[in-house]
Amino acid sequence: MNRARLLVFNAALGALDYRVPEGMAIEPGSVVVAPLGPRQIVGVVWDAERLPTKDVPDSKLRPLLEALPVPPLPAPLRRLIEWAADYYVAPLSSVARMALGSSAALRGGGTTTEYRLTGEEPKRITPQRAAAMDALHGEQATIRELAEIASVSEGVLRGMVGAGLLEPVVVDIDRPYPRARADFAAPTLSEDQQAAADMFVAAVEAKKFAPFLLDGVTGSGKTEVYFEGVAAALAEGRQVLVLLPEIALTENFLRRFEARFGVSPVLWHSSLKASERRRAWRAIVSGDAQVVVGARSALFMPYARLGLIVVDEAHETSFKQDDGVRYNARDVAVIRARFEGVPVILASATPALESMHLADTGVYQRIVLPDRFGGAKLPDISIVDLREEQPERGRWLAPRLVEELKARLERGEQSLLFLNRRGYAPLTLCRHCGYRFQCPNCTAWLVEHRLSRRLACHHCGHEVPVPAACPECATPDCLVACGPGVERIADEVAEIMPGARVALVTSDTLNSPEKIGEFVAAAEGKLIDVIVGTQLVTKGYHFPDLTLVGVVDADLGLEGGDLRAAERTYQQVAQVAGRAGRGEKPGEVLIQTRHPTAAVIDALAKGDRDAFYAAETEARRDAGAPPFGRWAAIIVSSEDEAEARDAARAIGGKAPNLPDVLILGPAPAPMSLLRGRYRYRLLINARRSAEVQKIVREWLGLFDFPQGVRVNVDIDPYSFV
Ligand SMILES: Nc1ncnc2c1ncn2[C@@H]1O[C@H](COP(=O)(O)OP(=O)(O)OP(=O)(O)O)[C@@H](O)[C@H]1O
Ligand SMILES: [Zn+2]
Repeated sequence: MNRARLLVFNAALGALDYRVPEGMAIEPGSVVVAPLGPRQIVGVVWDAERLPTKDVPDSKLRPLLEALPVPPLPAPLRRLIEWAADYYVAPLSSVARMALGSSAALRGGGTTTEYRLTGEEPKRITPQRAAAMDALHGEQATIRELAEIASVSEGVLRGMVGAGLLEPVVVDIDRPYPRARADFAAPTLSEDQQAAADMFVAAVEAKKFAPFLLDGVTGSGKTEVYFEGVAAALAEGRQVLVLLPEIALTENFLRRFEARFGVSPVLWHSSLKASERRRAWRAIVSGDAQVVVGARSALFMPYARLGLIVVDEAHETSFKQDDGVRYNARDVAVIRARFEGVPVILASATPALESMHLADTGVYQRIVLPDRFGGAKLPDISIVDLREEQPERGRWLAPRLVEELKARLERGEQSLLFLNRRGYAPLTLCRHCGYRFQCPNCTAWLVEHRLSRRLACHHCGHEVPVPAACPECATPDCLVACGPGVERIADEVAEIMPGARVALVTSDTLNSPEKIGEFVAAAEGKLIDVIVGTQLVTKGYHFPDLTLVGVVDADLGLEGGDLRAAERTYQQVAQVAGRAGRGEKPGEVLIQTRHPTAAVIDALAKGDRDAFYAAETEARRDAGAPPFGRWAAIIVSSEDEAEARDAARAIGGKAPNLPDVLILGPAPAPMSLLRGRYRYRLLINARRSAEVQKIVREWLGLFDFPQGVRVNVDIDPYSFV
C-alpha cells in the first residue's frame, strides 16, 4: 500500500489521504502520525473503500511520519466503531477516539517516574508542606497528579523532592499483571446455578455470538454463575470484559473476583492515574489483561482476544451516556459481541423491558435463577399508606417503620432506609418573603447540604454557602428547608434512636474506593445499625444481617412521569428490597407511598413481577414506545436564548413529513436552562420500519447553524429533561 486513508480525530476534517513512505509497514487499523499544516496529528488507517473523501492526486500527498508501536485496531472493532457512529448519528472520529483510551500508551511502554513520600520526618516544616504530607500519605503518582490530590502547586512538591521528603520511583508501564486462575476457588453450585453455568461455559467454548439474559432474583448468585463463564474464558486464554454501571460497585466486585480467581481484575475507568491508564490500555491491546472491569468507557477498547462480555446490573440507566457520543453501553455491548463472535451475558434481577422483550421473542436466550441461594427467602413486602399512617409533624418516617427500626436495633439486626435524594433538603425558601434558592445556570432548585453547609446545584455543580439572611428581603434566620434528602432522614433516625450507629451512603460521602471499602467492612463487621442511602445502596451489596428495608418515598420516581418512570420505580424498589433477608434471617420491606393503588406499587406489594411487565408492555405498545416503536430526540442549545429558539424553530420548520414518523416540538426543554445554555427539544416517535438515523441526518444536514448553537441527536433517549 503506498497510499493510506486516515481517520483523524477532528470531526470537521473527517478523512485525509497520505502517502506511505518506503519501508513503513501499515495496514488498516494502524495508528500513525501524520503532518497537518505545521502540526503533527494522530490518525488511524481506515479501510479506504469504507470512508469516502475528496480525491487528491498522488503527487499532492504528504508522507506519513511514523507508525506508532501498537497493534492495529482489529477489524471487528473498526466495524463496531462504524456501526456506533452510524446508529447514534455521531462523528466517526468521536467514536474511534474512545478506542484509543490513553494517548501516552500509543507511544509505547517503557518507564515513567512517579513520586511518593520518603517517610522522612523533617524537624521544621511549613504548614503547606505539612498539609501536603498528610494528603499524600500512601499515594504514589506523577507530580502533577500529586499536586491535584494535595491541592498544592507543583512547585511546592518539587521543593519537597529537593528536601528529601518525596522520592522518585521508576514505574515499568509494561510490567505484567498477576495471573488470574480459573480454578482458584470454584464454588459448589446449586442445581439451577450449575445448569446456567453450563450454558455459559459451552457458549464460551463455542466461540460464537450468543446473547443471554441472566434473569435471576436478587441474591440468586448471578455473579457466581457468570464467573463460571469467566473461568471458561480464562482457561481458553481469552479476555473478558465485565461492565458495571458505576465505579461505586467495583470495590465490591473486586473483592469477590479476588476470592474466586486469586487476583484482582484489571480496572478501567475515568479516574485512573495516567500510568495506570497507560499500563491497562497496553495490557488490553496485548492480551495480557485477562479480565477487565470497567464502566462504559471500557467497551470500545481494542481487546486482543475477547472471549466473553458481561453486563452486570444490565437494567441500570447509567449505561446510557448522555453527553458526547450518546450511546447505550448495554446495547453496544451486544453489538460488539456480534462483531467479535463471542457470547454476551446481560445480568439483572429486574431486566429492562427492552431486554425482556428480546428474550420473549427469542433473540436473547433467557436463563432463569428463580430462587435465592442457600434457601434464603425473598423478603415480605408491605405498603405504608402515608395518607393514613402519617409521620409526626416535621418527620418523614411513619410510626410503623419507626417501630420496625427500633425492633431491629434491639435484636442487633441491620436496617436500610432508601431515599433517592442527596443532601438535606431539595428546596430552601424564605419564610418571610417566599424567595426560593435557584441555580443561576440551570432550571433547578439549589439543594441544601448540611454536612458541607452549602446550597448546591446537582446539575452544574454551582455552590454557595448557606447565607445567614434571605438574599431578597434580608430577614435573618428565616430560611426553611422543604422536603427530605438522605441527610435529613439520617438526622431523624439519630433523633428517634439516639444510640443507633447510622451510616449515610451517597455519592457525597462514598466518593473514593477507600471510603466504599470502609463502608462495606463496617457494614459486614456489624459496626452499622442503620444505613441511609440513595440509589448507590440499592444494588450489588450483600449484608447477611440486614433484615429491614424502608423505602422512604416510593412516589418520588413517578414524578415527572417520563416514559420509563414506572419501570425505573419498579427496578429501584425491587432492587433495594432485594438487599433484605439475604442471610439466614428473613427480610421485611416497608414501602411508604401516597399512591398505594398505582399499578407499579401494587405489583411490588404483591411481588407480581409478571403482571407489572405485562401491563407496562401493553402501555408501551399503545404509545408506540420502545421496544415497539422508536424514539429519538434533537436537543438544540445556545448560551443565547433567542439563538437557541431560532435554531430550534428552523429545524422544526423543515420537519420531514413521513407516514411512519411523528415529530413533536420544538418546545423549551423541561430543563430549559442547563449549565448556562438555553435548551429546546424535538422528539421523534417512529415506527420500527422507519430509518430514523437516515431521516435525522438528512434533515439536520439542511442547516448551517451559528457557532454558538449546539445540535445534539439522542437516539433511544433515556433522559427527557
Ligand atoms: N454456589 C454458591 N456457593 C457459595 N456462595 C454462593 C453461591 N451462590 C451464591 N452465593 C453467595 O450468595 C450471595 C448472593 O449471590 P450474588 O451476590 O451473586 O447474587 P446476585 O444474584 O448477584 O444478587 P443481586 O442481584 O441481588 O446483586 C453472595 O454472597 C454469594 O457469594
Ligand atoms: Zn446548575
